[in-house]
Amino acid sequence: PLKTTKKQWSISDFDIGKPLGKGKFGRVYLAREIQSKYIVALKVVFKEQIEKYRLFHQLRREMEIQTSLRHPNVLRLYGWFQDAERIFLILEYAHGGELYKELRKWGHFSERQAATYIASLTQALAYCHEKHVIHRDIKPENLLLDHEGRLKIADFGWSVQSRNKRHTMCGTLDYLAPEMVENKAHDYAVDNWTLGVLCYEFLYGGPPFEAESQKDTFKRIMKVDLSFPSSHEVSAEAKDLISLLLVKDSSKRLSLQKIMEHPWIVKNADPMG
Ligand SMILES: COc1ccc(C(=O)Nc2ccccc2)cc1NC(=O)CCSc1ncnc(N)c1Br
Repeated sequence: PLKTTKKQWSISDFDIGKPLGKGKFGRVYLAREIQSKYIVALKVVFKEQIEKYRLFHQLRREMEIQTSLRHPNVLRLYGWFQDAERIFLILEYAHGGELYKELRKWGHFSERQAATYIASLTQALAYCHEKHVIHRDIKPENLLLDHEGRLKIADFGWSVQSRNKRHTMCGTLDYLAPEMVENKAHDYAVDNWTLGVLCYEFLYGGPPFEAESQKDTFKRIMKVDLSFPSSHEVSAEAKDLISLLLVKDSSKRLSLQKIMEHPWIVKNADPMG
């Protein structure tokens, strides 16, 4: 991949291509590094955008953390550079695009495909947690696919280095754990809850606590109002795993290690991710 030990990058090192999407705080473009012809995704973040949110120090710390993250299911941040008004993130380009577009296309995933994605996510999160990074905003929009259809966690727009508990609200409610919705202190276990939400969404096509209004979604999350529509043929093991993750008491959620050992994952996940 991109030689990241290079001197200071600048925008003149890249040919900018089509827009790939709008991440948080900025636009993302397909780009090619001119010397190596290497294809990357270039994210442009406007400084006045993050100054407003006083995120500059967080962004710098993020960059240190993320340039050190190396995992097959975590989108690489090769490096970054800035000019007077913008910060540029040099990201791995995920050729398969956004996972949620696949989900919308198929309606829902097969149990093998869903289990493979959940296993990849679990391994990526275990790796991030080991590096004291909680993503906290894992939803289908932040999951990308590489050219082989392998899952990549991206857009760490809100990830934080967790040394202590955090109190920041972020993202749509659908994916938030009760302790986050209640704006209580939370820790790594929020990601375990989110894995349960995603597993449900991969198999049923929509998140478990969807409701007409945010208020109703809030109520359903707080009550853990979980039901499995009989309209979908979903195995008992899959429902068992989801029920072990969507647990209100964060200390009682299935650990990442136990997820990897769950019968539904062992039986259905493709070990090659
Ligand atoms: C490691 O990935 C990131 C790491 C950090 C940040 C970030 O914004 N940090 C940040 C920005 C401002 C303030 C504080 C943190 C963002 C990403 N990633 C992204 O934004 C994903 C861009 S979309 C895309 N990317 C590749 N291939 C595709 N096909 C697509 Br579509």
